[in-house]
Amino acid sequence: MNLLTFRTEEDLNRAGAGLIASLLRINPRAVLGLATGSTPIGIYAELVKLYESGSLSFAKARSYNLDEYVGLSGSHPASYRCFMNTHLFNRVDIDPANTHVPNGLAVDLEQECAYYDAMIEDDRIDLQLLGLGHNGHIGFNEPDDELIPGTHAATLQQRTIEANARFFESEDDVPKQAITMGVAGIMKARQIMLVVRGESKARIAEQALTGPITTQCPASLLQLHPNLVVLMDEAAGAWAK
Ligand SMILES: N[C@@H]1[C@@H](O)[C@H](O)[C@@H](COP(=O)(O)O)O[C@@H]1O
Repeated sequence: MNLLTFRTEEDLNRAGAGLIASLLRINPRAVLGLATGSTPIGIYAELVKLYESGSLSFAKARSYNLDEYVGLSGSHPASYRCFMNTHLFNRVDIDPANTHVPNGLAVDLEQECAYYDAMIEDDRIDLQLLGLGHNGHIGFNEPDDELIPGTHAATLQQRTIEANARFFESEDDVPKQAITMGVAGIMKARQIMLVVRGESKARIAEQALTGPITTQCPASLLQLHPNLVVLMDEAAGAWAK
């Protein structure tokens, strides 16, 4: 595991975008695993800058997002499809047909999950970007006695609903379920970049990365990944010094 702590948000964003950009320059057809939430926004903004400067192209890249709320269409402002279009896809030259986000409106959720798993099985993810939930979740894999390996419809914990209410008009509007890649899908990525920001995540980051490996902290499984890089700001990574 490679633990990196950055003095400024700008340095962290540049490093995160730099890693993705280097991969795309070496392999323009790279498969990116992407994440939502407030954590990756600055990295996406840096990627857009690199694209606008002419030094980076996504024209041949493919992407798979970790998760999507059940019941939200891609045009709902709080959907993860809309988030990705707004922060990255509509601002770079990626082919929309090569961007994948689970379909939150799928009538048959099981079939949608199997379809998503078949795609990421065929199209192995080169670099998976991850944020960290306050309870140690990754994607929407919530702490539990058991974790589900494949893509599945997950029930969100109250703490996650509360944390994500800021993206909705009220807490009641937050969907109670989401389709998420499972922990096996995430662990299959060739490289994982976990990004953690802010003092409020310091304890869970330390627990996940130095504590016991347990399903009660899904991010702790990342300790088993052979190619994990963790980017933290000083507030989140004070313990790592
Ligand atoms: N499903 C997402 C996760 O993929 C994300 O990593 C997490 C942290 O969000 P934030 O980056 O806003 O703290 O929240 C959500 O629940």
